[in-house]
Amino acid sequence: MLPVCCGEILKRFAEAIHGLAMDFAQKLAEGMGLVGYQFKGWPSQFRINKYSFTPETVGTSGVQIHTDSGFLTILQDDEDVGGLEVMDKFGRFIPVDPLRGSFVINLGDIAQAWSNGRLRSVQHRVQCKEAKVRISIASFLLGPKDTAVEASAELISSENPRKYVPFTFEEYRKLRIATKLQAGQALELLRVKS
Ligand SMILES: O=C(O)CCC(=O)C(=O)O
Ligand SMILES: [Fe+2]
Repeated sequence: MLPVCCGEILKRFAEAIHGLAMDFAQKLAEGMGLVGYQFKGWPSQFRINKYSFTPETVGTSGVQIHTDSGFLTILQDDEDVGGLEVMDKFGRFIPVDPLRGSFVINLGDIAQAWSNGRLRSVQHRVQCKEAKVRISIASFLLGPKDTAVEASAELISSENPRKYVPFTFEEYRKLRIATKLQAGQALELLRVKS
């Protein structure tokens, strides 16, 4: 149980990060020409990750390769202990070294479906580099609560037809769990068949 003051600080931090995520999402939508698009009611999930790395775990994965299932993630990474790696388009892992005073923002599978594939979710993992405790704080902007995720009409054309069938975040979450496909492959199961 956290002392009351820490709980209050975390609550305020989580609320502020959720606000930042909503703002970021709004700007993404505007940047893609979606006038008046609203992310109202989209929830965030807040998680603190603690990795108790030991000499024996050096060289192994703290978190296996995955994509985040939601729309976007704002990550306050450990400022001293590295380990986060993202995959580039050639399939190579690129380390994201700690940078004090900065957040890492990455897109998840919902962003890919919502944008009809114009935005891409990023595969990433956490490697154990040294025998230290590593802490990261992740805030996941998930997806619409009750309505389906589907690309807006502005993003669909004859050259760029709808790529994914509409689905709810909850359906997608369950699909990822049922199929154990954690690195974006579950989205392929929701592709519109041509
Ligand atoms: O701990 C990190 O740096 C990343 C954690 C992560 O990828 C996640 O929680 O989804
Ligand atoms: Fe992640």
